[in-house]
Amino acid sequence: MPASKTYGNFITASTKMPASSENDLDEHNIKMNGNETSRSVQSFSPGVSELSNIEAASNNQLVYNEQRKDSLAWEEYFMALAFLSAQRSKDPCSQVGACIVNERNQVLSIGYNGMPSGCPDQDMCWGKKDPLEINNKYMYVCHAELNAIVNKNSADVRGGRVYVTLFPCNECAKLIIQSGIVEVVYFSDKHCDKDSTKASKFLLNKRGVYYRKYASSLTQLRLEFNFNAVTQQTSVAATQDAVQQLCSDLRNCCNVETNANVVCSEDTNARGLEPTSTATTTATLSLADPSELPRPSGAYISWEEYFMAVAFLSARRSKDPAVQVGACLVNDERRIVGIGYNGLPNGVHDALVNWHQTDPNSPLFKNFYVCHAEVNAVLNKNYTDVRSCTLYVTAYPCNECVKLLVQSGVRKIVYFSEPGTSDASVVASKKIFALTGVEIFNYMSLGNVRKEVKLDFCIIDN
Ligand SMILES: O=c1ccn([C@H]2C[C@H](O)[C@@H](COP(=O)(O)O)O2)c(=O)[nH]1
Repeated sequence: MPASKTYGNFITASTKMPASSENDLDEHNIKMNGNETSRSVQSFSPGVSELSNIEAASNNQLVYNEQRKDSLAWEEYFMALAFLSAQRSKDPCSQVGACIVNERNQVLSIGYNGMPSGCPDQDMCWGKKDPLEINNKYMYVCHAELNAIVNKNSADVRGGRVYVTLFPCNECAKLIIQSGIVEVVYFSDKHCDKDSTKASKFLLNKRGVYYRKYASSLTQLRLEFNFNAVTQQTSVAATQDAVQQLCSDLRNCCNVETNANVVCSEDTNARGLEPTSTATTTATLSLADPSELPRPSGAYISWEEYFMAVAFLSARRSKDPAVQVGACLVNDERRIVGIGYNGLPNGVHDALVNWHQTDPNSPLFKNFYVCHAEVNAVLNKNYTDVRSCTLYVTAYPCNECVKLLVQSGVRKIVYFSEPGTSDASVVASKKIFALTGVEIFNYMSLGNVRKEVKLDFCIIDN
C-alpha cells in the first residue's frame, strides 16, 4: 500500500489523488496473470465536473477552486460501500461485500454474504469444520456478488463494474460473466492460491472481463453520524463497541464452554438439518463455539444503521466545503434504490461555482447551483419507482425537498440532524408531512442505534 496520512487512528480521504485524476485509473496498462495487458479507456467518464482546474483556467473560465478537497473519489466511495455492506453479514468468519455501479457511476446494487432470504439465520449452519460437507455453511450461504446481482435496482447490470472486498470465486465469476459485468475491482486476493480463484481468473480472462486491484491508499474510514462527533459520543456507541469486542474475542477462542448448551439428537446440528442416521440417543452438544453461529446482534450493523451509514458515506462525496449531506432511498424489500449527495447539476464543473458565496443576493450564491442530496437520490434511481420508499438522510430535508419527496411517493423519512431553525419553511414542511401522512423520525429516536461506523478495508485479510 502506498503511504497514507492518518487522522487519529484513521486515514483521511485527503490523502487521495486530486479529483482531476480520478479517471486516471481508466488509462493505464495493467498486469494480468503475468501478461502486460493494454486496456482501452472505458466509458466511466466522471464527466465535465472532473476536468482539472488547470484545464478550466486555460479555457479562460472563472476558476474559484474552492470546492472541498477531501471528498471521496469514486473508487474509494464504491469500495467503502462494499465494505460497509459487508458489515451487515452474519457470517461469523468472513464478512464480504460487493457494490455494482454503471458507466455513469450510479450504484446499481449492493450485496453481502448471507443465508438465502427467508431461511432463518439461527436454523442454518455457519461453521466450516464439520467433516460432513452438508453441515457446513458453504452449501447454503449466498455470496456477496450473487446477492448484489440479484438485488439490482435496474433492469440489468450489463456493462457494469463490480467492487468486491474479496476476489470473486469461480461460481461468482460465472454470475459476473453471465450478467454482463465488464470489470471487477477487488480489495483482497487472499485466496489467490485456491483453485476456485484460479478458475475464476481463468474464466474472467477468457471472457475478457477486466479485473484489477483497488488502487487508492484509502483503507480506513470513520463514518461519524454527527457534525461534531468528538464531543457528542454517546454511551450507545460505546456499548456497541464493547459488544463488537466481545464478539471478536469470542470468535477468537473456539470451544469455550458456556452455559449455552442444548440437548439434541446427536446426528443433527440443532439447526434444522435432517438427521443423517436414525440414531435416537441424545447427547449434549455445545453451541458455545461462536464460529458455528451467526454473529449475534451488535456484531453486525442493523438495517437502520446500515442505511444511515450509506447516507453518511455518500455525503463524503460532496464537494461542498461547508455542508456534506447524503441521502439513501430504500424500498419495502430493504433494497437501496437511490443514493445522492449535494452537488452540482451533471455537467457543471465543480471548480466553476463559488462554494463560499453565501449571499443570497448574489447571482453566485452557491445554493442557486447545488442540487440537494434528496433530489439526487430520487433522480439517481434507475428504473425503480420510489413510491412507498423510506428515505434516510443526514440532515432534516428542506421545504423544497419535502415537496419533491411527498410527490414522489416517499412514505417515511429518517433524518439525522435537526433543522437549524424552526422558521416558517420547517413549520410548513411538518404541516405537509402531517397532511400527507408521511412519517418522519429522528434517527436517534429509533433507540440503540450506533452513531459511528468504522470501515477497515484490511479486515478481510485478517
Ligand atoms: O467470492 C466469494 C467468496 C466467498 N464469499 C463468502 C462465503 C462465505 O460466507 C465467506 C467465506 O468464509 P470463510 O470462513 O472465510 O471461508 O465469504 C463471498 O461472499 N464471495
